[in-house]
Amino acid sequence: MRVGVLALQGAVAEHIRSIENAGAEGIAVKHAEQLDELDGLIIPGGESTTIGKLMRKYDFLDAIRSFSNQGKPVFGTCAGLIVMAKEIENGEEAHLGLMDIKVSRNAFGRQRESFETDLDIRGLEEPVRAVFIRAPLITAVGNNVEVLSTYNNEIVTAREGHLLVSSFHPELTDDYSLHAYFLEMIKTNQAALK
Ligand SMILES: NC(=O)CC[C@H](N)C(=O)O
Repeated sequence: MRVGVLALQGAVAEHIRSIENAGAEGIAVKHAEQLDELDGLIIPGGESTTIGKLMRKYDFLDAIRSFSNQGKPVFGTCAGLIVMAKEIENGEEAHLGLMDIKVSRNAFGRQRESFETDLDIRGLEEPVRAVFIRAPLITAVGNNVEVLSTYNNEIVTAREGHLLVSSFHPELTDDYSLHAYFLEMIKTNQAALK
């Protein structure tokens, strides 16, 4: 199984390490043509405005939309979540607009700019160590979106079919369970496509 990590800006090497520890091949994706060789794609955290600009510049927008339209799994973490959302609060224009969620950027405020916690995630047996850094929140979800975890009653992990998002950074710890969950989504997807 080959999983790409969009390598325009942000936490790329850390995601590749987590994918490999979860048991698949991790590939840094710098050109849209590389998507053809992948079974799944991770869009990392970083700065969503920057990632959005670079996706436009390097022709990733339509390429990633078509990757997703083929039913191939996409996982966005933190800024990656923001660029996958159909709606961004404060009137910012959506980037990929893949997932039926509304997000609020930097939603934890200055006092809680970054923190760690253990989160229960639906579908995972053990709580996951979650690192939040200037994290976004999901403030509304469409009918087909399943909420997988909340923190203080706010949505921080969600799934819509082959799309997965987390507000936090699962790649900054030695806990690979959310990456393993994503690999399972890819396997299920491959079985369904056969
Ligand atoms: N850790 C992150 O990815 C932060 C996201 C960043 N605050 C943004 O709005 O894009």
